[in-house]
Amino acid sequence: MKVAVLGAAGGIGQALSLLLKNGLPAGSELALYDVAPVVPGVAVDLSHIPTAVKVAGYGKDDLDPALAGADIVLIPAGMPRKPGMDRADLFNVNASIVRTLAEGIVKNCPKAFVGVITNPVNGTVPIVREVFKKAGTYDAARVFGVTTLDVIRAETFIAELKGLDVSEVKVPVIGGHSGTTILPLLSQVAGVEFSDEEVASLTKRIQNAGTEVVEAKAGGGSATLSMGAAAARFCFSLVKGLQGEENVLEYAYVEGNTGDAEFFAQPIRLGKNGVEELLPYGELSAFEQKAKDDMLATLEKDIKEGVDFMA
Ligand SMILES: NC(=O)c1ccc[n+]([C@@H]2O[C@H](COP(=O)([O-])OP(=O)(O)OC[C@H]3O[C@@H](n4cnc5c(N)ncnc54)[C@H](O)[C@@H]3O)[C@@H](O)[C@H]2O)c1
Ligand SMILES: O=C(O)C[C@H](O)C(=O)O
Repeated sequence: MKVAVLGAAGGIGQALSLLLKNGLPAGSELALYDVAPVVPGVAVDLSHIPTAVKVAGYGKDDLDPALAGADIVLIPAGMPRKPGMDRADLFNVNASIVRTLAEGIVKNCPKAFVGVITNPVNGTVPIVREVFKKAGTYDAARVFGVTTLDVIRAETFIAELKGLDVSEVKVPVIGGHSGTTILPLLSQVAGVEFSDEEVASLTKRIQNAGTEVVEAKAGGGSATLSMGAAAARFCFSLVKGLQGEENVLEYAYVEGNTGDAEFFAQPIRLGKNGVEELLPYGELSAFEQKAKDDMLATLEKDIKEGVDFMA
């Protein structure tokens, strides 16, 4: 199993690479690519951890060898937000980074599973699709926008509020990955009752959690550690699916079948081919139905921005 992390010297890249070094199956290879000159050092640093995962660092001009033969590619490369910015403000800088990296994937490992972390996820995932389509190698079952951070935040906040064991809390989060496009389905959390006020305030907190971190870091970036944990969780699920484990369920932003928007975060069953099955997100409460209807225009606009960038 070879996993490539593109943007591996960044805040997310380093946290994620550490977790992968410690958690990938024995015999795996971890390829760390970044344009920052520190990346070989990150790889040397990680290589001193005694696990059976081989780490190699690749600098700016070595995207091809970093990607050659990769089974999974995770992309946290690009600029993070500062206070006062929306994720959409990152599009101009990050769109071309994602395009270049996706072109490298198409050239070197077109069958890899691609997990896109770079914001704005609502628009960068369509860019990856368009790059694959241009090359004639697009497979919707292999391209994912990583929205796991929204899921783990929802689990954490609900467990805190209700005094629950967080490992027992499962929360569906659908839609996209910015502001109101993030839609937690609190009506589907098993065994928990919420008042209307709790639904309104928890939904808002989950939607604004990224901004909560951006403001707390006061200009020093956005979520990196929790995102590293989220991306590692998603990657380990991809690995389990690849290894033939059954019933591996996750939520991710995919070109799916909900009929809501071209790309939409929904439940998926992972397997050897990536998305083995697109699952329905089930019944929505009146609050959730309205929130979904209200956000679709924003999500569609975000998706169109990515598609138009490649036109
Ligand atoms: N999907 C999510 O839930 C989620 C969560 C948090 C952050 N993000 C996004 O992830 C991205 C990275 O965040 P961060 O905090 O790690 O930023 P960071 O600035 O710490 O790291 C980004 C890294 O990308 C590298 N990079 C830039 N251009 C590159 C290129 N062409 N090829 C390879 N590497 C390149 C930089 O050198 C840097 O090391 C941001 O866009 C951020 O908004 C997404
Ligand atoms: O909020 C951000 O800009 C980063 C990320 O998308 C997050 O949700 O933390």
